[in-house]
Order: sequence, then C-alpha cells, then structure tokens
Amino acid sequence: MWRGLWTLAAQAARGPRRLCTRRSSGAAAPGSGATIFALSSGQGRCGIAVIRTSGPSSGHALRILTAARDLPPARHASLRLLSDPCSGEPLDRALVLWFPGPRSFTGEDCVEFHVHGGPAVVSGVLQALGELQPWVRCLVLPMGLGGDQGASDWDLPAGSVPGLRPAEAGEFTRRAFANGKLNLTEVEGLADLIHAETEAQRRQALRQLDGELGHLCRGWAETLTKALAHVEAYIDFGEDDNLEEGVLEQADIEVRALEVALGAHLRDARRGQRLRSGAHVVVTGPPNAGKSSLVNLLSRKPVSIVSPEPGTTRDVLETPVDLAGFPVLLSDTAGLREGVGPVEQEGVRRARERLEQADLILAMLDASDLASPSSCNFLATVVASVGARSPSDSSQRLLLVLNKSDLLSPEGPGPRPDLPPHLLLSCLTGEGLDGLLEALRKELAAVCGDPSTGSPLLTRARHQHHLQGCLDALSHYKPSKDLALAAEALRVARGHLTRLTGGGGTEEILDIIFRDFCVGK
Ligand SMILES: Nc1nc2c(ncn2[C@@H]2O[C@H](COP(=O)(O)OP(=O)(O)OP(=O)(O)O)[C@@H](O)[C@H]2O)c(=O)[nH]1
Ligand SMILES: [K+]
Ligand SMILES: [Mg+2]
Repeated sequence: MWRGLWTLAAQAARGPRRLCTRRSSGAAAPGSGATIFALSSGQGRCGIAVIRTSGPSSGHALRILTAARDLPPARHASLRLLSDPCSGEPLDRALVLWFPGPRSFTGEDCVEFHVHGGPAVVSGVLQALGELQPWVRCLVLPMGLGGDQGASDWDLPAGSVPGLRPAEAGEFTRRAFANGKLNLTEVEGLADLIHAETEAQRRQALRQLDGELGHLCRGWAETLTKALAHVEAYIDFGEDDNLEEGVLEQADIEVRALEVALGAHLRDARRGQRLRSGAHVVVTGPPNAGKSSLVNLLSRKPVSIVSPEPGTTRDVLETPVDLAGFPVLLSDTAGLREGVGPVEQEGVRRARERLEQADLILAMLDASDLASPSSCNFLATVVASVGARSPSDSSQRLLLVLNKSDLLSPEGPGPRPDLPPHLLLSCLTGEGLDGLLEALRKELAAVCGDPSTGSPLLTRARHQHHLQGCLDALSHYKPSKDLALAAEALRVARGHLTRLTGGGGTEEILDIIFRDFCVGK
C-alpha cells in the first residue's frame, strides 16, 4: 500500500503537494512499542525549546516534518525547515538531531527538534507530531522530490503503521531504564539533578547519575556472588580432595569485610538524606540577641519581624535557604527565657521542641550583653549541653555566634575569655558574615556529607532499607553451622543489593521513583 502511495505522490510531485490517507483500523496500541513525543524543555516563552521523540517511528516523523527523503547524519545538528505535514505550512526553521538507537538516551530511535521557543511554534510542532497518528498519514512532498529511486526510503516497515502519542511523565527515562541505559540509582540521580536547587545537591546528583552508588553496590554484590560460589562448592565437593584449601575461610573473610563496609555506609545514611531534603538549622538564644535579624540576613528576605522589644518572635518560622551551597531549612524561634506570659511561654516550649530536631544549632548571644542572667543561663544550659557531647556520638552540631559586635568598643576587652569557640558578627553592619558563611559551609559538609569527596551518599530511605536488609541477612550467615542456611543468607543479602540498583524491582517501586519526573524526561 505504501509503495502505491509513493507512486501516486511521485507522479503528483511537481510542487509542494499534500497527500493524506486515513486508516480506520490497525492502529498501533499505545504501549512500549509506541513512539512518544513531548516538550522536554520548560513550559513558557523561551529562546529555544527542545521537543523529543522516542520509538520506532522517530525517523519517519523527522523525515515527514522536514519533508526530506533522507535522514540527517546521526548525532549531528542540522538546520531544517519544519512544515505541518497536512497543510504544508512552514512551522519553524529548527535544528534537528537524529539519534538512531541504541546509541540514544532511551536506547530507541530518538529525534530532538530544537525549535524557537515561542508558544505557537512549540504547539505547532507538537500538533504536527500528534497528527502523525496511525490512522492519518500525511506526506508533504517537496519540490522536485519525485522519481522512483527514493521510494523505498519512504516506505514504512512491512506490516506496521506505528503512530506517535504524547509521552507520560518520566516515560523517556523509564524507557532508558527498561533498555538498560540507566540503573535505578542512576535514574534517581537524574531525578535529583533535575530537582537540584543548591550546588551541593547538584554535585551529589551528578555523582549518583554517573553511577557511583550503583558501581559500589555491584561490587558488593559480586563479593557475595563469589562467597556464595565458595559455599556452594563446599556443599557439593566438600569431601573432594581437589577442592582448594580454605575455601570457606575465604568466604568468611569477605563477608565480614562487607559487613564492616555496609555498617560504615549505614552510619552515614542520614547525611545523604539531609543533602537531598535539607538540613535543619535552628537559630536559638535569649530574647533580643538578633536571631530574627540573622534569619532575615541569611535568607535575604524579611521572614521574621525584627524589633527592639524582647519576645517579638513567638511561633517557629521556617524558611528554605541555600546556605553556602547546601540546602537548609532555617528556623527562627522564640528567645529562651522563663517567667513570661502564657503565649510567650508556648513560644519558648515550641522553640525547645524545634531545637531537639536540629541538625545544626546556631546559638546566638548579644556580644554586648554577655553578663546578663539570660546570656549566662543560655551558655550554661543549651551551649554547654551540646558542647559536652563529642561530635562523634551526637548528630547535633552547634555554632556559637556573638552578635552586635558593632556595639563592642574597639579598645575595650574582647568577649569573656572563658567562652567556648565562637564567631563575632554584626547583623547591622554585615561584619563577620563571610566568616560565618565559611563556618556554616564546614558544619553543613559534616552534617550533610561533602558531595565533592568521600564515598557515595545514600540519599533515599530506599537505599538505607536495602543496605540494612543486606546487613541483617548477613547476620544469619554462619558457615560453621549449616551450610545450606549460610548460602541462603548470602542469596537474600545479594537480592537486596540487586534490588537497590533496580534488578528484580517491583512495578510499584518503579512507579514511585518515576513519579518524580516531569513530562518530557
Ligand atoms: N547594634 C546592633 N543591633 C542589632 C544587631 N542585630 C540586631 N539588632 C537589633 O536588636 C534588636 C533585636 O533584634 P531581633 O532580630 O528582633 O532579635 P531576636 O533575637 O529575634 O529577638 P526576639 O525575637 O524578641 O527573641 C533589634 O532592634 C535589632 O535591630 C546588630 O548586629 N547590631
Ligand atoms: K526582638
Ligand atoms: Mg525574633
């Protein structure tokens, strides 16, 4: 039928002509074989918008929209006029990129149209792609594109008339996963990269997308496979003289080393999750220390009311900020003092409650008021209690900040010599702010993990769950008792590592992960 169509078209091709056929049946069912398309860049007016297709009809869609017999060279940007396949009307002069599978993002044939980002251009191209439905066939034949020698290029694969349909959210990435282009941790890294708002988040996401976590897990899984092979060899040939000496001992050593490595990663697990969802930084101190002034300064917006009246802040005010490249949920709280009215007392209760949840406490005092009972009390309680814990056994860290340094006389004695390590700051003049930001960067790197160095972080509860599952299974590995049970423990442990990178993953887990993506990714 398509050859017949071509002949008809070729005969008529002495100028731009239009040829449409309609099919009432045989529509390709939407599903994995379908070709999908979507706007992959953001919505709204912009310089350049990128529209992508993926699937077996991508090449045909490209040839039809560019009214060309030949596909452009693979993976090279080519300038082409795009026209509506039904009306022949020009839509845009655009850069097109042809990525024949499997060397593409999804592993399928893909096309990128880099069009001018006006809404009418974008909707025109999307509409044109949508019109290439299975039941509508439209060919615009350019001037002089006649003759028989090109006929086969226009033919569709025998027996199939694939159409294009709009992509669902995350469908491009899901296809990349299904075709083995990305494993599950890399997919998560990609989702995190798209959502990354701070420098540290971007670094972490990029490392995960590069496959560092997946690589680590695969290495661990290989260790378990080897250990399992040793145990099974012993079960089968234990009595055999040919079996190498110390096979079981070797497996035992490898499993113990793996337990140590898993334990170390799990101890760090909270850090990666903080990096992904934000560390809790709580500003606390006696009334009027300048806590709200600092919150406004760090968030660069008037989050909290600042006033000379002590007890201004009552509720906990939380604001997301990028602090020195790290994502932070910054909380302003009521000044800590006793013997006040019921409303302020409730504020103080809420402040103490929030303090419990802090990953990092910004403890603030008025540098010109260190001898006051409220300052002394604060130093003796909050600062002393956190400072007494060693950083290794506490997940909470503390930075002591002495504000209002502008009120200290340059000649006068500095702040009390018995004070713990501290930073001087003036929210009024901004002096000391750079030093504070540098100190915050170091503290937050300790709280969230430094994504530039060290081992890959566990950024999701899912990662923690599987590593813990692996470790728990290994605790049942006792080769000296029952070898069959020991082998089973190794298999269960390995299963957790496999599922972490997406092997044998259930559909529900995949659905949860791909829900994070937008249409076009
Ligand atoms: N001189 C000077 N005044 C400051 C500085 N920082 C804040 N202040 C002033 O100190 C007063 C109290 O500031 P706030 O930011 O409201 O203090 P706070 O700790 O949030 O107070 P409460 O919410 O009442 O506990 C205001 O009048 C500020 O303008 C500073 O660095 N130098
Ligand atoms: K105040
Ligand atoms: Mg306040």
